[in-house]
Amino acid sequence: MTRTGTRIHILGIGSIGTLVAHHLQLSSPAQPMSLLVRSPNTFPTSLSSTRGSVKTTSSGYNIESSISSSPSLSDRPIKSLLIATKTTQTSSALEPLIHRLNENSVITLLQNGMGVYQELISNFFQDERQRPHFILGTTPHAVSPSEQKGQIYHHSAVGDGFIKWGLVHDSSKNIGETTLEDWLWDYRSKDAHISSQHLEKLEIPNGRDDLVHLKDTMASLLDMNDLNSQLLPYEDLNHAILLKLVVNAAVNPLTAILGRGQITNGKLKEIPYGINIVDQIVKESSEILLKYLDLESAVPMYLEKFGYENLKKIVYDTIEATRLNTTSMAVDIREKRKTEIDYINGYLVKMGEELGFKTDINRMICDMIKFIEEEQKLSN
Ligand SMILES: CC(C)(CO)C(=O)C(=O)O
Repeated sequence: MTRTGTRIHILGIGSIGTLVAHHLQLSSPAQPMSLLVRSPNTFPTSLSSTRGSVKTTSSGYNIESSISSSPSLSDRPIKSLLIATKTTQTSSALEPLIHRLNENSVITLLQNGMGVYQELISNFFQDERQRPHFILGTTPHAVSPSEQKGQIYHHSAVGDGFIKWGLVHDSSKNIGETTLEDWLWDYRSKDAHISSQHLEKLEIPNGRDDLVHLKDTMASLLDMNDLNSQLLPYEDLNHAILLKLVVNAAVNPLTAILGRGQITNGKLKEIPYGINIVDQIVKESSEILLKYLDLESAVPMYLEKFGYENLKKIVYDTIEATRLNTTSMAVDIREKRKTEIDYINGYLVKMGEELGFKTDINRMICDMIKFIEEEQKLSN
């Protein structure tokens, strides 16, 4: 489907970034897209993904430099930027591009963990008049890199997995009294399914070019049917991100600590000592989140969702579905890289502390991962 030409730039062409770039290009071939990479000269001009026994390839990307020291770094404004970097690298990766972003731009974040949005606001966009639109996303699609740059393995079976997106509320961007969420849903019930065709029919109010970029970006994101891409009201999206946070808090650091990158997720269930620790992390995380949601005055249905038994089921099901995977954090430890612990268990600790709540288990998990990180740094 042809859009009005809002070019989407993608920053962070790791496994998830490659998956999304590839599917955006396959589902919207006329969509202009740029991949922002450190070494444009050696980056392939096509991407491919192998799902089951089927390999698909996409091409037609502009390959641009993402680093400030490069003479080929363009100065043209970026209308839409999708960020799929590691949480730990987001601020430094974004810095050379900041002068190309403004209040008409759209930034889409698709990452594990939480806290990057707040970090970017505080580092770069404190003035809300110059703040871009922000879309946040979450996905359980399991992807791993192949030995070849630009090629990935997509482990989620066809039909499995989803990507959920939501628009961060920003009252300075309202259309008169109307919030952008109301505009996007066109006054329908918030349970209504929003398709790209629906978005394309929305009228852009005079003087609001920023909404052209927002609408185009969302329509392209929603066209990725193979990834089961959905737009949710922000409150629902926030709950989906919190559920994923608990999965990552319970699974990722344990596989990293207990296996140092050598065990797959399934081992946590096969060996009962593993699941005992999983349970303790889930229990404490559930208590923190229930307290948080109570303060946010969420409806009882959601409170049930974050109860210990339901969270345990979600975590166990994810371990089962990804039993042959190695978590991203275990791989980081194996490769002696900095992990995303501050944005996962560290985020839960911060949340708990702000609520005056006990966070001993998540804090101990953070300390263990940080111990390994330090020890690896010293022995390097
Ligand atoms: C779902 C899970 C735990 C799959 O490994 C993951 O998100 C990760 O590795 O970061």
